Amino acid sequence: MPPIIEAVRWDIFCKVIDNHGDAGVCWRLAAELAARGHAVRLWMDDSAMLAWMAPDGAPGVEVVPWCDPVPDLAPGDVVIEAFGCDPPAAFVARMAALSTPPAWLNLEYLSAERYVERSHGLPSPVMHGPGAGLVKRFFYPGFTARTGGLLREQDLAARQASFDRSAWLQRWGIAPAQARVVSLFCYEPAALPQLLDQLAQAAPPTELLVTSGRAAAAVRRHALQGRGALRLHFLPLLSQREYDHLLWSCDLNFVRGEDSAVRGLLAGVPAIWQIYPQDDQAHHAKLEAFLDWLQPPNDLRDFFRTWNGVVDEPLPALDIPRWRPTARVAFDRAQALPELASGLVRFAGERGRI
Ligand SMILES: Cc1cn([C@H]2C[C@H](O)[C@@H](COP(=O)(O)OP(=O)(O)O[C@H]3O[C@@H](C)[C@H](O)[C@@H](O)[C@H]3O)O2)c(=O)[nH]c1=O
Repeated sequence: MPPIIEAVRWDIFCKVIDNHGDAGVCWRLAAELAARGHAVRLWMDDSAMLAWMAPDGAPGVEVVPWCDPVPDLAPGDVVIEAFGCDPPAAFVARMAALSTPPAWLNLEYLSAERYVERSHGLPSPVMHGPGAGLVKRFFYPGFTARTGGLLREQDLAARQASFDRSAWLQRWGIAPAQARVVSLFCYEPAALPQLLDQLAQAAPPTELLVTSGRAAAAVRRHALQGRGALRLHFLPLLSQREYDHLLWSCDLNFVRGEDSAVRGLLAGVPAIWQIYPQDDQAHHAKLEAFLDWLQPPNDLRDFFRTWNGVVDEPLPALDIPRWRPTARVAFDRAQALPELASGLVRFAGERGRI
């Protein structure tokens, strides 16, 4: 008999390091667990981003300030720390003091590398400090059935089916029939000037929807306005839901980091992922592992490598029609992967109090 799950209380800890991904992943997870009927406290050291990312909040999610002293709240049934952010010692002490401590999971970064299958689910006994005696377990998102899979809302297909692309694009003054529509969410790729040149010179015309922040600043350093076949649209910060609408409206999406990369896959159109660059070049191996999973044609593979600075070769020409089948297959495979929020519920149930 599967365990009967009722009124599960989750504490998710989120430390905002940089960019939007920490808040983005944690909010999406919190909202997904709440959509399954769970009560979620999302502890954040900086929740300012939620004002634009999730302006309507979500029923069942309570945002709690992660401050010092830690609010006097008893731990729930499951504690998730995102990306090894170390919940506050006082809270961990409260966990350890319970006769049945909560299940404690560390939600890790997304990667298609092989170590993910090996590490998914491994225990890490806490030897010292206020949590001594507790056991933390690693939970890895990933791209195979033996990982935690990807976050995928239950109503995603219905939302996509009822989405009115033309109406959405019209709001930005874009008539899609006359142009290809591309979104840009990136850091500062060295190949960006090449991309802008290519789009300015090549037919058909391109409507480039540039997201707010680092991508917009990078574009503005090279082009203050469109030229040739390129028209630029600088977007405001969108809510996560509206960001999805952007991805669903485009013929090609440039995505980055972690959460938008998954959203790009789930949009079902070609997406170029700029992986969060790391000083030790760890993102190179991450990219190659993802490309092995994606199985793109050679020019698309080369595009990814140049865009991520892995090679210093010219950017191949965009060939969106030829890249579509790869995106469709990836979409189907992503749909078939384990769904992360449901997997977390099962995983915590098998090992913890629920
Ligand atoms: C552009 C845009 C993004 N978003 C959301 C989508 C995502 O949830 C979030 C962006 O997060 P990501 O795609 O992960 O990219 P990011 O680069 O912002 O975040 C990164 O942060 C680093 C600290 C991590 O190490 C990286 O792995 C990654 O998570 O912002 C909006 O809601 N509105 C917008 O207008």
